[in-house]
Amino acid sequence: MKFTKLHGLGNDFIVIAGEKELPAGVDQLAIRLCNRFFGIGADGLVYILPSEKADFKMRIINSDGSEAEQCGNAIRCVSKYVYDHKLTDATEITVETLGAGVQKVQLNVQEGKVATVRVDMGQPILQGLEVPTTVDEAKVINHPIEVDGREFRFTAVSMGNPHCVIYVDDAVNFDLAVWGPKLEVHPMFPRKINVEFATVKNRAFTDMRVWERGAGPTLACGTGACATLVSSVLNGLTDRQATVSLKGGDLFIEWNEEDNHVYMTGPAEEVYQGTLD
Ligand SMILES: N[C@@H](CCC[C@H](N)C(=O)O)C(=O)O
Repeated sequence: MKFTKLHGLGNDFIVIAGEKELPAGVDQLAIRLCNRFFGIGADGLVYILPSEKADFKMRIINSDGSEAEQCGNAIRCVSKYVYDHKLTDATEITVETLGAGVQKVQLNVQEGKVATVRVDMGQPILQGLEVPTTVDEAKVINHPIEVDGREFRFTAVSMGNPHCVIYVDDAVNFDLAVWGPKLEVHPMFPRKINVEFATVKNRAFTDMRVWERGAGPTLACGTGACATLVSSVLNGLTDRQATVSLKGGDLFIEWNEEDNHVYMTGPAEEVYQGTLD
């Protein structure tokens, strides 16, 4: 089996193309292959499959074997893969996702290879039960949540996958490993949650660190960056266009007022190709 390792700002994936559908036991395969000591090592296993609704279909399995509905960094990696490996010569493509529908992607090609990718990530879902959270409100903004006697306040946003954004004084040095896993499985989040800790530096720049559902602390999260921007607008903290700065680098995010869609722009890189017995 041939695979290619790609990453978006250090959020890394084992990408497999050429299959018609997900293989049986893909959850166990993801756990084995994503293991950084006994496998290839990655945050997720990504399949590029044929689609009846779009140019390509993407499925992403987290490193713990759970399937995610959507992944912003993976969709940029998939887009780079299909162009650089000549599965398409179009610079505008569509990619079907499990939980966020068909997404439109624009490829910025430099010297014959994709350098950056702009993705229409669709409309954010804000209704509390749909994110899902246990809070039955039209928008869940700055809502209290208690973990081990400490109170946080979160804003809930789904980009196809669920996120809670929490503002802290210093996201860069925040103790992610202590609070991230506890919030991920908090009973207020019936399908677990991706947790973003954010510090707004000014109206166009936010630091963010992420604890991902099913993958733990990753260097970047595309949907998490989108959720952070949406949350910051809802909380009146930033403008509708801002840079979200992650451990692995920066993403530029826009929440367009006219169509209510969120647009994400950032890089994708191929690291190597390999063969699995
Ligand atoms: N890293 C991703 C999100 C991957 C899925 C996530 N862990 C989940 O379970 O929802 C991104 O770049 O968006």
